Amino acid sequence: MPEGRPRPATVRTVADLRARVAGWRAGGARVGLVPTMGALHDGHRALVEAARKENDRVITTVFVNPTQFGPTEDFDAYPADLDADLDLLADAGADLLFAPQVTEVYPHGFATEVRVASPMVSVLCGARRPGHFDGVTQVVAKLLNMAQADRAYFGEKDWQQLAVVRQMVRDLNLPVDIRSVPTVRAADGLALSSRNAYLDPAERAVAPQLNATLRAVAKAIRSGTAPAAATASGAQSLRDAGFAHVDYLDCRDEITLEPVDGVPAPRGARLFVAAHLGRARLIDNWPVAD
Ligand SMILES: Nc1ncnc2c1ncn2[C@@H]1O[C@H](COP(=O)(O)OP(=O)(O)OP(=O)(O)O)[C@@H](O)[C@H]1O
Ligand SMILES: CC(C)(CO)[C@@H](O)C(=O)[O-]
Ligand code: BAL
Repeated sequence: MPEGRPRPATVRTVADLRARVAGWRAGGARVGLVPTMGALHDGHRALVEAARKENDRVITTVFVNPTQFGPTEDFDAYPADLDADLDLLADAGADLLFAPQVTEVYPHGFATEVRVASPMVSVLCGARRPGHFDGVTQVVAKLLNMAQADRAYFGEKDWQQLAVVRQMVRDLNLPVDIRSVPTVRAADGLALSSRNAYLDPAERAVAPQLNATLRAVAKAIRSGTAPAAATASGAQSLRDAGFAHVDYLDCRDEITLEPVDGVPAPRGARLFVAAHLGRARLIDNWPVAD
């Protein structure tokens, strides 16, 4: 265990979470929330540290939300190590871990859906993972209501998720400020991700090609190649490098997530990729502009 800071307390129920937050608020504290699915890494650490800077108290949630996984996805195999998570959270300065059971979040009789009714949820990862963002908005709405934090922190690695969550919070007037944190990468450019644990050493050596390809495609677009041609060529490079399947490599508007094309690429153009390498499905995104 890291020296210096104690491990955060763990609460398992909404009642206990609310009691802690009420105590903090009574003392005038500002509260930051960092929702995660556990198996924490330095990307999560950056979210906790950002929350630490802007708030008096930080709550991290670890909950592998079943409703955002498809029937053939890795819900049952999702990496978990709560002990290591607590060490990282202590070191990063979190005050409280909320780690509820599935029945606490979805008790018997639970029947409410929370869905952003926009094409934003059915493109990119939404097209490959039908219903995924409905599960994300359902659980994020619940976590925000449970914790009643002032600010909630999300990573830019999951850019589409961030856009969808912002839309939901705006539409429902949820009283929370959504804060984004830049993607934390390994030295070779690979975005840190819990699912990187699925990569064997040979796959791990290929994985940085995902980010390298996005950078190369962005450069080609800046040099005058049309986005559609540059992304098609990038997808082929990924297949050549050993990615078994490229779900998408698209150039889209960074806010609306609508496709963009044309030379020069419009302002706010961003590249989005998801591709399979061994057992892992990796995602990344990158701005076209320098
Ligand atoms: N490399 C990273 N940099 C910044 N934020 C990140 C990074 N990886 C994950 N996050 C953010 O951490 C939060 C929790 O994500 P999650 O627990 O699903 O981790 P993950 O590593 O993205 O897992 P997975 O491998 O399942 O995608 C999300 O807001 C996510 O965007
Ligand atoms: C936001 C989130 C914790 C909701 O389950 C999850 O989608 C994630 O970890 O990015
Ligand atoms: N980090 C996004 C959560 C998921 O893949 O389900």
